Amino acid sequence: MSYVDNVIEQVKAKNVEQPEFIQAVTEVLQSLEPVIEAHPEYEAASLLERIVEPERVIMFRVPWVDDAGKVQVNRGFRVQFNSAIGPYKGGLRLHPSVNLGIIKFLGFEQIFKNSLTTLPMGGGKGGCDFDPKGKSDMEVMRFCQAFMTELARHIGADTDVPAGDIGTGAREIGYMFGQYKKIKNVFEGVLTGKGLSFGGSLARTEATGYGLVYIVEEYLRCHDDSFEGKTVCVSGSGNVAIYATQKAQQLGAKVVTVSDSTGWVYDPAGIDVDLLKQVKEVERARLTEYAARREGVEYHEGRGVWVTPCDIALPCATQNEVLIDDVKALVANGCKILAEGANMPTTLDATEYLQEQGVVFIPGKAANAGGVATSGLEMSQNSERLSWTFEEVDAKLKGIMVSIYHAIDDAAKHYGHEGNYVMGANIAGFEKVANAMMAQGIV
Ligand SMILES: NC(=O)C1=CN([C@@H]2O[C@H](COP(=O)(O)OP(=O)(O)OC[C@H]3O[C@@H](n4cnc5c(N)ncnc54)[C@H](O)[C@@H]3O)[C@@H](O)[C@H]2O)C=CC1
Ligand SMILES: O=C(O)CCC(=O)C(=O)O
Repeated sequence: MSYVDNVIEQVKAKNVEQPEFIQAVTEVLQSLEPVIEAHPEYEAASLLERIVEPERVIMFRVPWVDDAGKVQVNRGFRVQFNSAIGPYKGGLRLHPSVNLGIIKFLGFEQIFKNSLTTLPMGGGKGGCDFDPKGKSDMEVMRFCQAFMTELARHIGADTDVPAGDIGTGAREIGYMFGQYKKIKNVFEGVLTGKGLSFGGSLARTEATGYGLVYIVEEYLRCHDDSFEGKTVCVSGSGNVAIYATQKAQQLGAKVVTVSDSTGWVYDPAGIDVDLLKQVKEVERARLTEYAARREGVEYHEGRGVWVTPCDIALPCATQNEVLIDDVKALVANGCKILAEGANMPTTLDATEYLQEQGVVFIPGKAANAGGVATSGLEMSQNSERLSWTFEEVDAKLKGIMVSIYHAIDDAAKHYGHEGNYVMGANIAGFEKVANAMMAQGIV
């Protein structure tokens, strides 16, 4: 058995109840085979055994009081996965499905994603099984304060800098920042995605979705093509989906679908981004509201976005939302590119099928890195106590996405797998972290 397969088996045995973590580790480690073969010193230093084990896992009780005066108890997590190249960095997910395995998969992916951005950020992720849906503003505030009361002792601007993810947007970050400041009596860039009046960066809200479109745009540009006239399917209707839709349409594409956890819409005229923002960002309502207010829109219950014919698919909702039957439908309908806005939205068998069929597949750790990259830019602005203009941040974001595309393309070519961006992203992300870990000794 190869060194890589041996480590994968160990991970499976030690983490039996964490299928998403096993899935993420399997995908990354399998694609590192050629690098591991070229560097026997990695095996001698048990580098892979170390990289799959978080440096620290924090799991904690989050008690808070709901509007009826009842005490609620949730389970909070912060996984500080790897600090070889910088302070832990990664979002906080608030969703009832959150468990240790999901946070570990996200934290593991974050290590390589953050490395790809070229900025000095280690990998971490956190969250809680709290469901913000249907909660009043005061309930959300009390929950965020309770969550931060414990988290505050583990994070800091030079230690670990959390941010948003599913269920954690500007409102939640604001409440958490307020509580951190109250407890620590220090005003510092301990979170990113902050409001603009207290250290947030312009363009952070748009960054993940815009970055996703910028990396696809660069692929298209290098192949004498563009977004102009393309039909795009997007899933999700949250932060990533909204701004991917906006940028793709600014570049001349038509985005015909978005979805949420209960259904999806087909809008043949192209998604009305202002209406989508009103429904999702302002009213926090269902997509049925979008469909009810616009002519010619079809609303469908359940999942089903991927049966819609498109040139480009951008899954932007959640993990394992693109299954084998979905990619068969996408390929049959002529889809040529799938780029992941969400983290690990495509299952392993669906990814393999797309690659076999010659569909360009850009994995999340490259394609959605624009969010954390812009968080890195927010940290830089906080450190120098300055704010850059929207144009400045957006230009830097675009430059980073272009450089990520070329890094993953070059790495895939270098190891003889041209066009395999899963391999390219994993290898390019891994190399810098591996070098740093080797240089820092057995820690
Ligand atoms: N916000 C960010 O900066 C970044 C987010 N991501 C990833 O992008 C994805 C979306 O995150 P955000 O847009 O920030 O979250 P969000 O909370 O703003 O939106 C999430 C969207 O996904 C949908 N969704 C959630 N669970 C679902 C399910 N089980 N089935 C169908 N739809 C579901 C929600 O209805 C919502 O439309 C996640 O995978 C997240 O980890 C990745 C990089 C950065
Ligand atoms: O901006 C950040 O630090 C978090 C981004 C994130 O959670 C992600 O890339 O999945």
